[in-house]
Order: sequence, then C-alpha cells, then structure tokens
Amino acid sequence: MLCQSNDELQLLVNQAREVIEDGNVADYIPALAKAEQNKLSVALFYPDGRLYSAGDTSENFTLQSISKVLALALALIDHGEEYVFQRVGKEPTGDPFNSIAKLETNKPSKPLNPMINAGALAVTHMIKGESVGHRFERLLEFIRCLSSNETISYNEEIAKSEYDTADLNRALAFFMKQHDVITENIEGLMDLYTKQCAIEMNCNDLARIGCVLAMDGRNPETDEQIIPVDVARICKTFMVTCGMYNASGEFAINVGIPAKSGVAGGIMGSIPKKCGIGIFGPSLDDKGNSIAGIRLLEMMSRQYSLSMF
Ligand SMILES: NC(=O)CC[C@H](N)C(=O)O
Repeated sequence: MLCQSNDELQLLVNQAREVIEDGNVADYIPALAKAEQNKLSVALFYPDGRLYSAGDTSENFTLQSISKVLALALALIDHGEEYVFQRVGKEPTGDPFNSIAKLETNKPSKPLNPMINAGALAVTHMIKGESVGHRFERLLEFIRCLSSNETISYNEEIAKSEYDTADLNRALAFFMKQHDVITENIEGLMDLYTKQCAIEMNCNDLARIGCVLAMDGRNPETDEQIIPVDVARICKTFMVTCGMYNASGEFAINVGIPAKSGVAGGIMGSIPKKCGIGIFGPSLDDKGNSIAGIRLLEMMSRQYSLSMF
C-alpha cells in the first residue's frame, strides 16, 4: 500500500537526514552555494487530490535539470517527435551531465539525449516564440499549468549567477552551433536556458507535476490533457534511462521509478498511474543527485513496493 499519512513520511525524512552530512551543496553556480545543506522535504500527490508531505515543505528551490523534462515536453508539442529527435538523440551517456566528450565523438554531431546539458540546450533552442522573452513566458505558463500554480516564477539571482558563470554550457552551445544543431544567437539561448533552470517552486508543486506525468499528461483534477500521451511516455522513459545522470542505472535497480533530479537538490518522481513525488534536499552526492533525496526514495521504494521492474 502507498503512503497514507504525513507521519509516515516524517519518519522516513528523519532517517534520510542521517546521510545529509555525507554530501555537499552545489557551488559551481555561485548563488546555489548559499543553500542550507540541512533542508529536506518530500511531498506525494495522488490523482484523487490527496497530498502528503513532510520536512521543510514550504522551502522553494530552483528546478535546474528537472526543467529539462518540461522543456522537452514543450519542444515535442511544438515540433513533434521526428523534428526533435533529428536534433537530439535517445541514448544514455554514462558521462557526467555537463560532459563535452561525446559531442565530438558522436557522428553526425548531435547531443546523445535531452537530459544532459548539451541535449537540453538543443531542446531549449527548439522552444517556439517570437523572442527569448516570449519563449520563456510560454515555458513558464506551461509549468504553471502543470503545477496548477499561477504564482510560479523564476529566481533572478540564481539565473544571473548561472548566466555569468556558464562558460562550459556556452562552449557546448557554440560547438553545436558550429555543427548546425543550434542556429540562434548563443547569448539569447543562455539567457533563456539559465532562466529555465532557475524556475522556482516547492516540493508540493513538483509532486503535482510528477502526478500529471504519472497520469499520462492529464491533470487529474481538471481532466485537462496538458501533455499528449505519447509525449508524457517519452518524458518518463528518458527519466528512467537518463534522469539521474550517470547514476540512472543504479537508481533504476535501487528505486525503480521514473525520476529527474537537479543540482539545486530537487527530484521529481512519477509513478505511472499512481502518484507524483517532489523532493528537495540540497546536499548532493558526487554525481550531483540529492543524497538524502535518493536515500528517501530508496526507503520509500522498499516500504511501498514502488519499483516498476
Ligand atoms: N544538473 C543540473 O541540474 C544542471 C543544471 C544547471 N543549470 C547547468 O546547466 O549546469
């Protein structure tokens, strides 16, 4: 049986807190280094509208790489599968999320999947709109709709901090421009991408988005089909194969659910037909995943038999 109370989750949060000290907050984006390492929160949202949560649930955090799944959904809605996958691949890399190595060795040059930075930049490039500002507004509106929260916005300080320091991402983008994967002005793309990564919410909002994906793209409360079924399926499949960076295989064995993490410490889980999960814990392991968040999901997976495998 799935979790039925906040108290059950609180017990798991207390246990998972024990590993927080074994990780560190991300500091390659300077503004992320200010995060409080000890924070930990979890929320579960069911299609019938029940929400269970525990820990620091009102704490906001930036989506970072979790936004890659949502940008992919929008790009697929904008262009369809064929167009998108001519420009970005479908295979896991086994490399760190910001690696440049396979961009050069893969022929013809295209990023291996949309969950690594190179692939995410190529996907963000595909979001339609008349200007960078309009494209960002469209993405923000999409995410507000998915989370049923009109107040969702982005953290300007974190966006700027990443924009000012994102030279590795710039390098990936310029490499792809040389190979015609990206055709726009790179500074505009960096502006859009860093704002996308800085979209901010709490674990309750994230659990709601996870639930929409779990329900094949349908908002269970309004019955609105926000994401086409096939697009939701593609997103969840990437979450399984590439969602936890180069720890995705281990995570599939130990937890066994579609999930996507970000370096601010968020993890979005999506248990097909059952519920969405939102987690925030900024202390990260050496692969860039929330260390206590992963521990929490391992415990939840055992206790509630969540693995789909
Ligand atoms: N792994 C992540 O969350 C990376 C996202 C971050 N904004 C970056 O591009 O480096």
